[in-house]
Amino acid sequence: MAEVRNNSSLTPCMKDEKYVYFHSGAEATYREVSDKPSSFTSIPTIDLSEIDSSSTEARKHIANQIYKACHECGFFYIKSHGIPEDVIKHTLALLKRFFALNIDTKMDAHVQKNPAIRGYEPMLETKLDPRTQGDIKEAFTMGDCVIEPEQNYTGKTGQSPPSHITQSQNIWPRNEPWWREGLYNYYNYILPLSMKLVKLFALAFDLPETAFDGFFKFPITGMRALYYPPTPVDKDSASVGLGAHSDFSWLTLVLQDEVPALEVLNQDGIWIDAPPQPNTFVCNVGQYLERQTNGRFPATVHRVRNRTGRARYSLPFFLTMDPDVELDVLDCCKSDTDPPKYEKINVGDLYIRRVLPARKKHPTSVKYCNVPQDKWKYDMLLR
Ligand SMILES: O=C(O)CCC(=O)C(=O)O
Ligand SMILES: [Fe+2]
Repeated sequence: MAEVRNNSSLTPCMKDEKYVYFHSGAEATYREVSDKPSSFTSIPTIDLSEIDSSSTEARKHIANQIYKACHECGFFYIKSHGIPEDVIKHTLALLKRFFALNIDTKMDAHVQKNPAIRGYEPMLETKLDPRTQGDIKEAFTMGDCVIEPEQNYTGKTGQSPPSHITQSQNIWPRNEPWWREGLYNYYNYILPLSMKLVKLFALAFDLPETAFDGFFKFPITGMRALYYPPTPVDKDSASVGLGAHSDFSWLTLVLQDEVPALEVLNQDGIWIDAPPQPNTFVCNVGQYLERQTNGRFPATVHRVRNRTGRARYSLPFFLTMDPDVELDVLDCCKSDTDPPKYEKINVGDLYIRRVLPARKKHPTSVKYCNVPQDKWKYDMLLR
């Protein structure tokens, strides 16, 4: 395993390639980069055509492949997942149309206007790697919301939305209804697919397939449309679309267009390409699943560098658990010889502790900057 260090032993100005910086939450982290023979050298592909099979054996066969991929790599592609090709095509076309809008229209839904840190982020708004000028991308994020009718809170939970939530957690540009409509069309395909995967993950641990369903009654989600403009091909290596990071989710499903740019860091510190494969999604383990499995499934570090000279679009969907879940290491992932590495933690509280420190200038962060982090509550993101 490559060495991992925190920022007390290295400084962000280290610019050689011996250590890679990655963003995993509040604290900057580095790990060694080597050119030794590596662990995984490509990302496995898992065929989901039997996902709805009535044969437990067929489903277990997929679950076993998921276990192996998550344990060894933390990343895998899924194919034959059931989301129609034309939905994928239309969604990618939608992203192009949105990012081509004029800047004022997009800024109408600027992330700083929204307490839940959703909405539009212009170029260089984030900087996951402090040694860079910032992330060379534009983004638009939406996610779970109990009161937007497209998400059918009452149908899913059998309850009315909590009365203290009176405004949407999302922000949408005015006069562009097709954007909301198009994103929701995709959202209502990708969320159910991710929930089918939740069942396979339970099966992967030889648990009943419904074992995790109670954690995902109305889960925290994030869907992030991304546009990475072409960057000069000869630009120095510090220029990134998205700096190295591990995902702050339970599971992520990424729709990418045909332009290769995603790179995944293997256990030996070597960057492995995750090139586009038509009609697949790239799935990766996030920090919540890493905690739940006691590190057996690593939240693998990855980054985006668009050196193709072409524009790239992608749409990650981040699935986390319900904010009120008390997340503990699975019994089957701990033993006397492998004691829990993580303490039990409230999902929503951990979420806000990861989200706010990455957005120091956002009005919600400014508002609560004098409140100690251990007093931060998920509800601070709601209104
Ligand atoms: O654009 C991509 O392919 C991946 C984006 C990503 O890693 C993220 O948003 O967390
Ligand atoms: Fe990511």
